[in-house]
Amino acid sequence: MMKTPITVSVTGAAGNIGYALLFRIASGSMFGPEQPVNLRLIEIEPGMKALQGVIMELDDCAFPLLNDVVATSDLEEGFKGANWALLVGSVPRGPGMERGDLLKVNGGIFTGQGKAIAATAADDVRVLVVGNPCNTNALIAMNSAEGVPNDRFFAMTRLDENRAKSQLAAKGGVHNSDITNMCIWGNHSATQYPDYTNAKINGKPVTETITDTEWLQGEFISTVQQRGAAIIKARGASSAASAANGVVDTVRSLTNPTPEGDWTSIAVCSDGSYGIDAGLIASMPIRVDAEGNWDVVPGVELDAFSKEKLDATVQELRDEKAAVADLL
Ligand SMILES: NC(=O)c1ccc[n+]([C@@H]2O[C@H](COP(=O)([O-])OP(=O)(O)OC[C@H]3O[C@@H](n4cnc5c(N)ncnc54)[C@H](O)[C@@H]3O)[C@@H](O)[C@H]2O)c1
Ligand SMILES: O=C(O)C[C@H](O)C(=O)O
Repeated sequence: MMKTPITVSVTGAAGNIGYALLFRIASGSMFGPEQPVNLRLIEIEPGMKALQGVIMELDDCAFPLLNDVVATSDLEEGFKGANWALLVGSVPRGPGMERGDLLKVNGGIFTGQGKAIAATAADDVRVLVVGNPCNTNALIAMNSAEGVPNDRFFAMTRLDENRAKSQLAAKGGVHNSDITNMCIWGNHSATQYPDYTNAKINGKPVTETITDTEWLQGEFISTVQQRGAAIIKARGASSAASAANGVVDTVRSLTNPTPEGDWTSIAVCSDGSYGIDAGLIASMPIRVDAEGNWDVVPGVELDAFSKEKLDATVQELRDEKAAVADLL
């Protein structure tokens, strides 16, 4: 008998990330090869024509796992019965902008979406915010979604984690899959802290393979922090395929047990761990147990360098929160 389909709502479905993401959800990359999915695709009116084209292409793939597709501009219709709400729709930054510059443009989108999720999504809904600045947009959505527990809201820093692994692998002459325990702390922004001090290469401290501390504390961190801007400069548009891949990886990590001893980076609602103000949406090391419950990994040691970096990114999250106080 067919498994009950999982319902996934995706906002900004006709955008660049949407175009790279929907086909991976429908093909089984996100929930596995035996899990059917319903897609509820949300776009603003001007995006509806392009969305119809994307749906024609979804049809033309004849995906065995794709059970139903709905396209709508109505938020309550779009989030109806959603087990997962992937909030991608929003304006990307252009060259020379910081992601925080988008707060005024995008912040308001997330109040209405939070309310609609609370009104019509499934009881077990989980919400992953991708639209930038994603941490603070997630904060806005969470505060607008009355009745939905705070631990269901996430913002995406997995792309940063993957970028950091790729940089370390290249420098260390090892494969990406040899890198574990890579944590991105704080904000998905230029202040994020990719923590090389706790990351491992083949189970040993990174510093045993990469002895160039100046590179680790300098170029490595700034390359990861600035990678989004570098892609915008090179491509003329913000990352889309790698961002969609980050969404797939994040949902897979939240729905499968974390390999023993490892962790993944996800921005979650802080409970005060590591001195991060409770209630901020901040990235930290997360693990998921066999029942699908997530936790902040306790006891990760932060040296003076790491603490200073963490303080800076948390301060930026406080500032962003203050800037959207009227939406909270
Ligand atoms: N967290 C991350 O790692 C990460 C990575 C890459 C991009 N992003 C962000 O993701 C967002 C989307 O990027 P993109 O490249 O797909 O942009 P895009 O401009 O190609 O697509 C955005 C889509 O969202 C739609 N949209 C706008 N407002 C909407 C609303 N209120 N409801 C529903 N849909 C709406 C637009 O019509 C458009 O189709 C941007 O904010 C970008 O900065 C985040
Ligand atoms: O950098 C951007 O604005 C897009 C995205 O957040 C990224 O990290 O690639």
